[in-house]
Amino acid sequence: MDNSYKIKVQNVTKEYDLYKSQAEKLRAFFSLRNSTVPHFWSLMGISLEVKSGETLGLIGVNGSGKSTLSNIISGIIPQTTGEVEVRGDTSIIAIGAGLRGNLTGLENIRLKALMQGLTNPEIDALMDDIVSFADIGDFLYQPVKSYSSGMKSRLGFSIAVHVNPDILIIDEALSVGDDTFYQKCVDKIAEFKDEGKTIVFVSHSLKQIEILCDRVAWIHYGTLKELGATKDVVKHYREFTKWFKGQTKAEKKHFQRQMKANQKSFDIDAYQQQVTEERQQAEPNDSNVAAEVKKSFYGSVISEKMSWGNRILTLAVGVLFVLTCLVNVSGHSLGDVLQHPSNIVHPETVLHDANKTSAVK
Ligand SMILES: Nc1ncnc2c1ncn2[C@@H]1O[C@H](COP(=O)(O)OP(=O)(O)OP(=O)(O)O)[C@@H](O)[C@H]1O
Repeated sequence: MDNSYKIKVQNVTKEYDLYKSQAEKLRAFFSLRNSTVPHFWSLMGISLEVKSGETLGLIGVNGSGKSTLSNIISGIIPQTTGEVEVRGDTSIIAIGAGLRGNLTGLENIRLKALMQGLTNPEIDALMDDIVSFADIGDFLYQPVKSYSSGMKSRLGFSIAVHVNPDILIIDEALSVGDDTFYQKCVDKIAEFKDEGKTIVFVSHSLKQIEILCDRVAWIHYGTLKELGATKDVVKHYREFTKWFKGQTKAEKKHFQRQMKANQKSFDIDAYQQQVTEERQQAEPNDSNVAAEVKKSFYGSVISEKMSWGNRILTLAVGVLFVLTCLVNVSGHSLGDVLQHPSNIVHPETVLHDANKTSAVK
């Protein structure tokens, strides 16, 4: 087994259906025809590895797919295609990630730590450290929904770094804290690095990226534009942002529209074909390449879309449920409801019929 990496992401894509309303989503679910709802590919085939003990930075303009990728790595959302291998426990720190708004800070600490596999005595032993690092005073006893984003970030950061994960995923959590807290976080991250832990660090602050990251991945409108040494990738990214800022307003809009249009028209089958052909060229003697690529695309993916079999089953269960409710409410037998459904709507007819029957008797 190759032990050099902690995280491996291969040919990962993420597709979203852009429904305009819940009703449209429901219509598409039961529609026999192919849905005409537009699709958007937030990620269009990302492959990268994060080595053990490495800090990898993720940079890119707003909406480029950094959070989507870090959420897929953390297991918060599933990928549409591709393989994700994570060796070890991950702890994600995003502003408020995984915090329950109706629970207090204290309750959230216990819940998140339990979810991370800690026992109650272990949590009791850690509680003072978590509380003192978060430093949010009496807000600890208030529901998290009343917190500012800075407070959520403090609490989330404190929990995540104290539950001792192998892999830490930090998504923009440092951008909202004040200077003192920011420095405390940077020191804690440095401590993690010294302990040889693996970190994925998402940030718009190139300064933070330069200080903390060994390598950087530049995510550009759903694609991996560049992966390499921090100073090289940051330099190229700065050149891009400088070029972009130099464009007129209309040119900027045109560029962004073009990029988004590419993400809407992305063809997953063509991408799979391209990966297959590349592999076939690299390994001409392997006759199994097409099947292997297919497996690597769809083998480890839990489909978010229901198969037709499941849809029919769901519909049948739904109909049965409604019938059962009607039987209960109307007082008729199931056989009667099935034979004379109108009896439920016009109960007097049944009453009338029943009276007639007893009169004859
Ligand atoms: N649930 C969703 N439904 C539809 N589109 C989504 C959804 N979540 C994210 N997206 C789209 O996917 C793209 C990538 O979003 P993501 O949040 O990963 O970008 P980002 O690089 O983290 O952005 P930022 O720097 O602003 O945080 C965006 O265009 C976003 O609008």
